[in-house]
Amino acid sequence: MNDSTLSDTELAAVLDAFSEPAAVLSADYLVIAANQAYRDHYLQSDSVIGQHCYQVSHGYQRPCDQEGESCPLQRCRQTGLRQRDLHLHNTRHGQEHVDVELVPIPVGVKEPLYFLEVMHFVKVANAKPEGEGLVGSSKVFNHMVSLIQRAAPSMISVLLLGESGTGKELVAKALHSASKRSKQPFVTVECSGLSESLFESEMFGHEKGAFTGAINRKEGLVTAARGGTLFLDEVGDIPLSLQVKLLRLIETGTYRSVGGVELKHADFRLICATHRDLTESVKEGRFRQDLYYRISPFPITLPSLSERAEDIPLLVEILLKRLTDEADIPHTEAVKVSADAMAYLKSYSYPGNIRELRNILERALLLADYQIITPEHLPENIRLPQQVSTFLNTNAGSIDGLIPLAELESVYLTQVKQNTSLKNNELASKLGVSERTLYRKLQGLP
Ligand SMILES: Nc1ncnc2c1ncn2[C@@H]1O[C@H](COP(=O)(O)OP(=O)(O)OP(=O)(O)O)[C@@H](O)[C@H]1O
Repeated sequence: MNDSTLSDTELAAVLDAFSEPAAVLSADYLVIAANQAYRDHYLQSDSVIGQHCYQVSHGYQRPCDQEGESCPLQRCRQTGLRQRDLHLHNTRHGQEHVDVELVPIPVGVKEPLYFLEVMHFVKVANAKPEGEGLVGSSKVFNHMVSLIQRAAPSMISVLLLGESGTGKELVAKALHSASKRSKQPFVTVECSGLSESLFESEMFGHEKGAFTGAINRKEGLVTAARGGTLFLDEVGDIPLSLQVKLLRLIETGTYRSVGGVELKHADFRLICATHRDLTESVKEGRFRQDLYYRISPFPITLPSLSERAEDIPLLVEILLKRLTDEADIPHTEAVKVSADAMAYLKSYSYPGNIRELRNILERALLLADYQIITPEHLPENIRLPQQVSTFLNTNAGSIDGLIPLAELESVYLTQVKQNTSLKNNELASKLGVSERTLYRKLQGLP
């Protein structure tokens, strides 16, 4: 080694300048040097040197891209530019979300020989059933977390899109807590159902005597959010007449309280959320296009729970923990879910998403006296899909071939009639038809 070359120990000492795990990798994925944080974080301890990075962080035998993940090192090698990717790593603390940053050495040269790898800890999400915030580990969830990580530190306005109950408010809070404004206020404005006068006085505040009933001066939510984040929930529900007022606030960054003359300067980071398709609302003339462009420079679509069904067991565990903590019931052991109850929970489609799962578990906890949740503690409608699939498999053969609906109905009704002791009026009500309709259908049975 000549004088101008760093020894491995010196290289490790340089890497120790990073507080987060950092390593130097070769183009063929070998760890050449690593700082103490890297050695402490992963399972291999001192033996990380000379191992493949994918082995150390994932336990894989092949590079990440061959395991269905996107590999920042590969892209870094091709482009010669810095790359980032969100991965789920196996660490001493279990599975963790890590924002992996790869920098080619030197920068800007294609096919570089070495790379600096820095692991940024992701605080906004958890892959274990712990903590207060977002929990999940599915691919679609991780993709959403990577977008949160990118947007959070900047001032860009974020538009959260997703069905009701998918966690938009929780994501808005995560964006705020990972931003430079995290120590400042996070203020939510519930936009649906706000009348014109209420919107203005809620948002901008009012002066004493500004209108009948304004006995005192009141500060608005825009003022309350000063220095922090303003979260407009259900922004798609704001009537057109109020959209122009919101647009003016965003465009000029100024506002006046109701009855006031002084022009005030707003200072907030804007996050909006809606369950509506705003592009459709724009086409239909129900949402202003100029406002849409103002609020949507960084859209994040939240996956529905059925798109991330593999997260259900993890979510069940964290929601049960949170619910039992909230209920403050002394219990010696964690509540358990029987295997058959979990099978029902995993196969249901959840139109109300995580909120519906939470409600189902809250009810089940009470019925199970905070002990073991079994199928009888779950609502009937969530047990239906499995009954239907069992029924299809046992009565109608393979579902690969299409079954005429009339035939399906007739087989179903025959079986129901044979197995129920309900009177016709009760059965009709359970099946959601009138007694006359049920009678007619039963007459037609073979
Ligand atoms: N990833 C997650 N991990 C744990 N809990 C979650 C997650 N996402 C959502 N929740 C929980 O699900 C419930 C619904 O979430 P939230 O209120 O944020 O949904 P939303 O999309 O804002 O709903 P709406 O559109 O109806 O206002 C809350 O109890 C929230 O804590």
